[in-house]
Parts: sequence; C-alpha cells; structure tokens
Amino acid sequence: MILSVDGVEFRYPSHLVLKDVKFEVDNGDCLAILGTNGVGKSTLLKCINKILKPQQGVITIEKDEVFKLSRREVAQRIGYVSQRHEGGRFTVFDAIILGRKPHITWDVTARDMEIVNRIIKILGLEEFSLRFIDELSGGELQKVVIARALAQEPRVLLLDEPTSNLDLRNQLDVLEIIKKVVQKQQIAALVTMHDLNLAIRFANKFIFLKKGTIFAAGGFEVITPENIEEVYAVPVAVESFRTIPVVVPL
Ligand SMILES: Nc1ncnc2c1ncn2[C@@H]1O[C@H](COP(=O)(O)OP(=O)(O)OP(=O)(O)O)[C@@H](O)[C@H]1O
Repeated sequence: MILSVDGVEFRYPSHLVLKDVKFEVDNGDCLAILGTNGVGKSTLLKCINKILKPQQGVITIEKDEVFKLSRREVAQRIGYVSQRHEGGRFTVFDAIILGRKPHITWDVTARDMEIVNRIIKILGLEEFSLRFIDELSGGELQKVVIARALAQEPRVLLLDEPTSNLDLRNQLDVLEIIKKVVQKQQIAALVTMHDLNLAIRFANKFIFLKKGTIFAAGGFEVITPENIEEVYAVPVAVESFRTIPVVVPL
C-alpha cells in the first residue's frame, strides 16, 4: 500500500464537505475519483497534499503521516496538479524544472536537466520549451503543469481534472503517459474526472463520492448503471463496444 486515507472529515467554516472518507491505494494504481460538481473531489486532493488540514482522520503515504511531514518532504513525495493553473513569466523549460525544486539541495544537476528534457520529449513539448507559459493555449499549459508534476518524480500524483483542456488525442496521450509512469515506477495516481468513459479506459480503481462520503469503491465492477444513476441521477447503460466498455446515458 502506498497511500491510506482513514476516516477523513473536512469542513470549511460554513459547511461540512467530507465525512468518514476511507480508502487505500496500492503501488501501480490509477484511481479515478468520481462524483458530481461540488461533492468534494478537489477538497479531498487538497487534504492529501496537506494544503487543507482535515479536522479528523489520518492520511499516510508509505506509512508516514502526511501532516507530520514538512512541506518539502510532502513535495518530494506528492505531485499535485490543481484545476486552476497560474500564469507567470516563466519559460516552459523553467516551469518544468521547478518541479525538481524539492529535490535540489544546492544547484541544478545534470540529472535534473536530463529528467526535464526527457519529460519535455515524452509530452511533445519540445517546440514550446523556450516559450513563456503565459503565451500558451489552455491545453498546452495543462501539459506543462503535468510535466512539472512528473519532473517532481513523486510517489503519488494527484491530478485535478488533468484532461479538462485537452483535445481527444492529447486526453488519450496524457493519460496513457501517466499510466505508463505509474506502472513503470510503481507509484500511484489519484485523478478527479468527469468523463466516465475516459475514467474507465484509464483507471483500474474507482471511487464514487456522494454527499461527501464514499458511495462505492473498487475495480471496474463498481461501474454499474445502478451506481452511476445513484450518483449522477442519470440513467445509463454500461455496454461493451468492440471490447471497450462504454457508459451511454439513456
Ligand atoms: N475555499 C472554500 N471555502 C468554502 N467552501 C468551499 C471552498 N472551496 C470549495 N468549497 C465548497 O466545498 C464543496 C466541495 O468543493 P470541491 O471543489 O472540493 O468540489 P469538487 O467535487 O472538486 O467539484 P467540481 O467537480 O465542480 O470541481 C463545494 O460545495 C464548494 O462550493
């Protein structure tokens, strides 16, 4: 097990968002966090990344309690891509090398440069590498922030709607790259998603949040018409198209 979330409760001053959230993530897992707008998916990722402090519950990464780790130690182990991306006067290359910061003790090393150059290549960002990030399209910027999180070489990747600005080719490519990195390095990715069909293709585990708590969790067996209708209030069929499972709203 790489990550454990046990009994997490989080409230903003005005209202309770998460209650008794409990799940475990294994090495090599791609976990899709599913649920309606405002149910608490981003809040959960922020609790795992120590941006928000839950009022109750314990979150551990490789047996260490996240809330006992320093900010630098958290950044060495957890990579987080938020829903909103900042602009700024960085070049793409500099923005990605910032991902190495938690690991840099004195100066950027040849290894840091090698990692960044490799990731730029994998994500097909070579032609943009000297461009300023405030001169990129939304999708190009989204790839840069994902590249930065990968450059961080974390043990757990938290991605908040990582494909929301990407076209069909890039959605599939970026998720495939993340999946490969997760499997090869035996890390884990927790990804909030709205597109159930993309989630099915990408993830091996799923969590449905409803009313701030886990409604269903497990492998593909939890992707049922009953669960989806309970969570989204939309009747659907779950069919197979040329061996690819698909969710079709009815
Ligand atoms: N800083 C904040 N202060 C108070 N309430 C907040 C704050 N941020 C989010 N909320 C509320 O907390 C709830 C959960 O928000 P969150 O962003 O976690 O939902 P989500 O599931 O990620 O939604 P979406 O799918 O729309 O991105 C919502 O009701 C939201 O309005």
